[in-house]
Amino acid sequence: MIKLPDGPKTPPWLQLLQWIADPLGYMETSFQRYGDFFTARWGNLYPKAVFISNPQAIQEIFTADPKLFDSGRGNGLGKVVVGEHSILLLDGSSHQRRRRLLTPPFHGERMQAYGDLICTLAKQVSSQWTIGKPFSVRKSMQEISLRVILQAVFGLNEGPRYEELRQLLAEMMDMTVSPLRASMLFFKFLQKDLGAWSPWGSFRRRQQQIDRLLYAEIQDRRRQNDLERSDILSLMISARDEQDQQMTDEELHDELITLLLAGHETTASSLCWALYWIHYQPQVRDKLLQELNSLGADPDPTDIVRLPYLTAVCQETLRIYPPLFLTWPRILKAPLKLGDYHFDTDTVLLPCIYLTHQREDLYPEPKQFKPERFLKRQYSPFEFFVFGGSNRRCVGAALAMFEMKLVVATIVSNYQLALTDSQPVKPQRRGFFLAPAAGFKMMITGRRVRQEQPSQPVGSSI
Ligand code: HEM
Repeated sequence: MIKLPDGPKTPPWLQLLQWIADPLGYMETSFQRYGDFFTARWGNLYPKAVFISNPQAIQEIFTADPKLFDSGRGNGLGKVVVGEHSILLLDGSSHQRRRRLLTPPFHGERMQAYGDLICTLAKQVSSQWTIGKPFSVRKSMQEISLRVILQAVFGLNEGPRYEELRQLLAEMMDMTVSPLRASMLFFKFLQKDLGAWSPWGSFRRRQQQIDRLLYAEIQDRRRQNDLERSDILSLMISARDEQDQQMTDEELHDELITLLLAGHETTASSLCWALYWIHYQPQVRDKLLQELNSLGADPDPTDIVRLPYLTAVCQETLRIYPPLFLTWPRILKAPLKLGDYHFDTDTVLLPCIYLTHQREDLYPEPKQFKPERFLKRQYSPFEFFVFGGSNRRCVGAALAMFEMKLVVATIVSNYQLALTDSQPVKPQRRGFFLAPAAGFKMMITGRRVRQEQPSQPVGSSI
């Protein structure tokens, strides 16, 4: 029986540098040479980690008993950003308990309640655009997604603390854009505070300022003890475990920063890409407008999110450049056989979202943006898994899809937009995430007046 798949032969430190500087190139070259399974060697980070882009194997991983894997200990790299008490770093029963606490506020009726707020925030931010004046798409989308997460989920109202937090979070993420700066997240020896002007020094200072604001908010909320509030922070403050213990300030802080970062960075990138593709391919924009107009003036958010073509545009956006290249690592706690391979305990398995979404056999012409593929075919959760799967599946998946559709619909139906450059926008690493290259700009060329049209189905809902 073959134990580990073959993989790149370059020295581990060079492989890790390639992964940091050119993650898509690293994955694509390895996939072409070694196929659905290959073993990456990244020195101390992961001496051996198996990339998997085979839907059958991914199905086996996602449907296996979750007790077979640890993910938290594989996410150790994130500790410097989100802290050791974050759900990302938990495993076993403490992870299960945290999920039980965090999942309900992101589902069902709670989500519907955010609909109007999301549309209002998208209108507020886009109203700052001036006709004919280029604007940074990243800045605007980041502003929307941060406002959504701060207001809708944390119940933070506008005010000095809210504004400062919004500014600092955006600045902190902007600091991880270039490969060089992203490297400080991967190499401990670069995590040296050499003063306010050094990369790590300025990153840490932002972090400390954010911490100060979050702890102040936690203290205020504890004092207020308002049992009527239903936002996540309030729920976490009032939650008690089996031993009747409340979450400590550190635990609350780590979870807040996790949700703030996980919840806004990914969604902001997805929104940027959606606007890019819709305007890069005018036929997509026209079809989308036709569908949006079929709802008439002032449609209800619950009707907007059900639109099939809009849904397909958002799915295709998330397929082609998923904000996360990989799911969390799955570290085996017992041996496992997958396909022709027999993996020992402690092997790190990496279900690869990007490579699976680029499979020619699932998505013909995978580099082409074609929303129609999602109308013609229903993909399984092992073929399209932008939000991961099983017990680690993204807690905010429903909110992210809901927000994406409403923001895109609000902007596209109110503004005529144009790309300022005809060159394709390239994806690049942004910290641990994949995002459109910085500096991507658009401008409004006019405002739209919503036209009522007779309802005309563009495709079937999936
Ligand atoms: C387009 C937007 C988003 C994408 C593509 C995305 C993707 C992912 C992925 C791939 C994972 C790992 C899943 C796995 O390993 O199986 C994850 C986990 C997670 N996401 Fe998201 N996410 C998005 C938005 C959000 C939002 C809006 C929130 C919350 C406000 C959020 C909170 C989380 C949390 C807390 C986890 C950790 C789950 C765990 O470890 O149990 N994400 N996300």
